[in-house]
Amino acid sequence: MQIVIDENMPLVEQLFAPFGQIRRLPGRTMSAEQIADADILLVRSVTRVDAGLLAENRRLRFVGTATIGTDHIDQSLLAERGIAFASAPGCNRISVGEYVVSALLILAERYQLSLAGMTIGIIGAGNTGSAVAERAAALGMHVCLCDPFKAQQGDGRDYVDYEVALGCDVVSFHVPLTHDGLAPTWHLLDAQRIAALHPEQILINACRGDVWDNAALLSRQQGAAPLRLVMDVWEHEPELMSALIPHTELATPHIAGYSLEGKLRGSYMLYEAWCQLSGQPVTVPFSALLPPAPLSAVSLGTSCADAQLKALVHLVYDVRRDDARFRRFYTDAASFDWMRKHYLERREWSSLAVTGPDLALLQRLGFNVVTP
Ligand SMILES: NC(=O)c1ccc[n+]([C@@H]2O[C@H](COP(=O)([O-])OP(=O)(O)OC[C@H]3O[C@@H](n4cnc5c(N)ncnc54)[C@H](O)[C@@H]3O)[C@@H](O)[C@H]2O)c1
Ligand SMILES: O=C(O)[C@H](O)[C@H](O)COP(=O)(O)O
Repeated sequence: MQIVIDENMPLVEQLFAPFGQIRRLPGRTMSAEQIADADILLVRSVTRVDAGLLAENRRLRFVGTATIGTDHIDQSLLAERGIAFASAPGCNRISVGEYVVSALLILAERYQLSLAGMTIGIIGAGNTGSAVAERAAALGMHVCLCDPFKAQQGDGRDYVDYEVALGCDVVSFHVPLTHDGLAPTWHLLDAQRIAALHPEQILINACRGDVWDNAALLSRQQGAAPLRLVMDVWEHEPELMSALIPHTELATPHIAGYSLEGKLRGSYMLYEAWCQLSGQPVTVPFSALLPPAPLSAVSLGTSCADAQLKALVHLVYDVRRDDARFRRFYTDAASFDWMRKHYLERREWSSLAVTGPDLALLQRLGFNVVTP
C-alpha cells in the first residue's frame, strides 16, 4: 500500500511502516498528482482535502487528520466516495489548556492582576475549552461557559449566553471554524462586538484565526483604547495581517496545541483508527513513544505559593519563548510555516514529577505529583 503523509507528522514510520510504503510530502503544497496513487492519506490542518486534491485518486481507503480541527476536510466528499475518515479529537487539549494558563499568568504579572476572583468567559466548552475551564477554576477564576449546543444537550454544567461571556475579564475562544448551521463561528467576534469590548479585557484566540475579524481588530488596536490580545491563530494563515502583531500582548504561530505529547497523540490516534479499520492489532503502546522529558523531577521544600506555581509552570513551558521567536522571525508566510515546522520541543506539565507538601493545586493543574 502507498501511504502519503504530511512531512510534519511525528512518529509515522514507527506506526505505519508495517502497513505499506511511506512517502512524506509538504502539507501545504500537496497536489492531486502527488497523491494520485495513495491508499492512505494522513494530513494536518494545512492540507485542504477536497475534490481538487482527490481529483486523480481512485484508490484511497483512509484519510486521517492528526488534528482536532477538521475544517480543512470535506467530510461529505469522503463519505460520498466511501473513504474512511478519522481525526484526533482532544489530542492536544492539555497543550491548549497549558498555553492559555501560561498566557494568563504572564498577563497577571504584567498588569498586577490577581487571577483568583477574575471572570473568564470560555466560548466553546468542548475538549480544549474544558481544559482551559478546569485550569482556570483551579486558579480560582470564575468560569462562564458559552456553548449553545452543549447547553441544549445538557451536561450538568451551567452555561451563559455569548454576550454575557463577552463581558468577562478574560474571554477565551475554543470553537471550531464553521460557516453555517445554527451558530456559525466565522467572525464570531465581529466588528460590532470588538468595538463594544473594554480595553482592560483580555481576549485569547487559540482556536481558528477566522473566528475573529482581524481587520476590525486592527482598527480597534490602532485607536485610543486597544484591547489586551493573545493571538495564536490568525485570519488567512499563513498570509496573516502582520500589522496586528505589534498590537498584541502575546503572539504565536498557531502552536497552542504543539506540545510533544499533543502531536504524538494526534499521530497515535490515527494509528489506532487505521488498526481498527483494517482489523489489525495495535502493537505499539503510546507510552513507548514518549521520550524522557529534559526536566523530569522537582522537589518543593514548602507548600506551593503563587510564586512557586508560576515558576513551575514556566519551568516546563513559558509562552514568552514562542512569542519572542515569532516577533523576531516572522516576515512572511514561509517564515510562519518554518517556525511551526521547526518548533522547539515543548512538554506538558504531566512530564514533571513534583514532590513536596500541599501540592493539591499542582495535581489539579496536571503536574505529576509524587507523594513522598
Ligand atoms: N491553536 C491550536 O493549536 C488549536 C489546538 C486544538 C484545537 N484548535 C481549534 O479549536 C477548536 C476547538 O477544539 P476542541 O477540542 O475544543 O473541539 P470540540 O469539538 O471538543 O469543542 C468545540 C465546542 O465548540 C462548541 N461550539 C460550536 N459552535 C459554537 C458557537 N457558535 N458558540 C459557542 N460554542 C460553539 C461546540 O458545541 C463544541 O462543544 C478546533 O476545532 C480547532 O479548530 C486549535
Ligand atoms: O486543530 C488542531 O489540532 C490544531 O489547530 C493543531 O495545532 C493544528 O496543527 P497543524 O495541523 O496546523 O500542524
